[in-house]
Amino acid sequence: MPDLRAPLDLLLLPTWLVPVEPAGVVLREHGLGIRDGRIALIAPRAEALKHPVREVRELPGHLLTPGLINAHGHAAMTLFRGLADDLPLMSWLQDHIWPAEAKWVNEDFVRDGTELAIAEQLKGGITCFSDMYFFPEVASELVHKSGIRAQMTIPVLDFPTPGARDADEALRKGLKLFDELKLHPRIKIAFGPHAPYSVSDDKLENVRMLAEELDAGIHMHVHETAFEVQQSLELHGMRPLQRLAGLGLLGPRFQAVHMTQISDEDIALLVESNSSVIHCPESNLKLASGFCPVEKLWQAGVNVAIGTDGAASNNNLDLLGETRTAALLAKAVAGSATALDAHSALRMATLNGARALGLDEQTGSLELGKLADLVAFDLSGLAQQPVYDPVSQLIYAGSRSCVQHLWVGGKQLLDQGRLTRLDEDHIIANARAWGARIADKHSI
Ligand SMILES: CSC[C@H]1O[C@@H](n2cnc3c(O)ncnc32)[C@H](O)[C@@H]1O
Ligand SMILES: [Zn+2]
Repeated sequence: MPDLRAPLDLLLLPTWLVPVEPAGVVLREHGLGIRDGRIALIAPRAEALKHPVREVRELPGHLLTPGLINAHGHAAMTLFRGLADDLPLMSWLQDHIWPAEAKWVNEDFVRDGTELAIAEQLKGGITCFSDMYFFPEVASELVHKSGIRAQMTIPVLDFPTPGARDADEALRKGLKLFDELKLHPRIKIAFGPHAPYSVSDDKLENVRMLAEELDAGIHMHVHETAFEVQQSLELHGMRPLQRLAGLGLLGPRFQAVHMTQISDEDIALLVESNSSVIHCPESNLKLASGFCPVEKLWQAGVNVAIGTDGAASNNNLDLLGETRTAALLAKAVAGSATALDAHSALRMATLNGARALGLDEQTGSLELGKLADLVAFDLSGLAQQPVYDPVSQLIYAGSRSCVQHLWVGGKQLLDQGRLTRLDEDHIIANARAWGARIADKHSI
């Protein structure tokens, strides 16, 4: 039992505090206290100041929220940012990205690309991300070093990939990583079968068995395009989600990324299995993949989280911008301006992300006992005036430049917009060197 009278390590005093749970609440002039990396106090300012505390941080004009959770991405693909633009998914993937990955992706690429992605995400208010890429053992080293939180997935595809000759080898290496990191305080391992069109039934059955045995998540691109659904009907006589349901993959641990094509039967499958959907609106828009009917899913009770996808299809890892796009697009798709209001959009970018990744008992909202994964946005700038509702200002008028401070498990990883553990100049130099090498050898 924590000693509730023991001194707090840090007391934050923002102008506004939005806990996300309970929904819609905005607390003015409240303090949030941190002890041993967890939220130990939320109280009106005057009351909070009565507690013994080692450090007090005044945050005038700031909004304190749970850290943003980027529930889908391919971190190291930052080094392919802008390599192949303005293409539809299958041509982008088969004619450009997969050949580039076969040529360039190795441990060094993943190390430098993941560090760039983590730095970009921390500077954008993201405290936790999900990664689906090759050499997850190397990417995990960067998660460890940087202090961020992550779900790292074991990539599973039917064909040889960088780092694994086949799916069996990828799974073997993944299980070793699972074992090595099972006690890591910030890394959670899940399975990442790439997509219904790139993983056969027998490999999906292996994934299901292992995920069940290890109580691990299953994270997969599903129903990204109409072409994917059509191809599955021709090859398997059923829609991809139906096929996955038949193989036993759906359930609370299942994370269906994209879901731009959704029938009423698909919604029923998602609801009855309690699966999550991860919405990546900007990648879907850029690749012209389709539109995920977020409001319809939300109304049906499906947990919808949000992701940027990789920087090669977005082309940034800006979850706040992605959340604005999601809110605007949800209204257009639903034909209703009331769809996905700003508070619901923030919930999607925080607590729903935590729930999708199976982390909602630990993070995603500002509640006593939860980990202190927090971000402070400075809303005192010109473009955010005047402030009627700080959440509206953040989602509709805010940007990454408002992100000032960020903590993961109570450790400050961003202070006045500066990274505390990563060397930004070094990361930029590495990325430029990769860019020069790739541009030189790659016929674009
Ligand atoms: C399993 S490793 C990741 C694999 O996925 C590719 N990828 C990146 N973005 C997408 C997307 O939107 N749909 C499908 N596949 C994608 C990435 O290039 C890797 O090969
Ligand atoms: Zn993706």
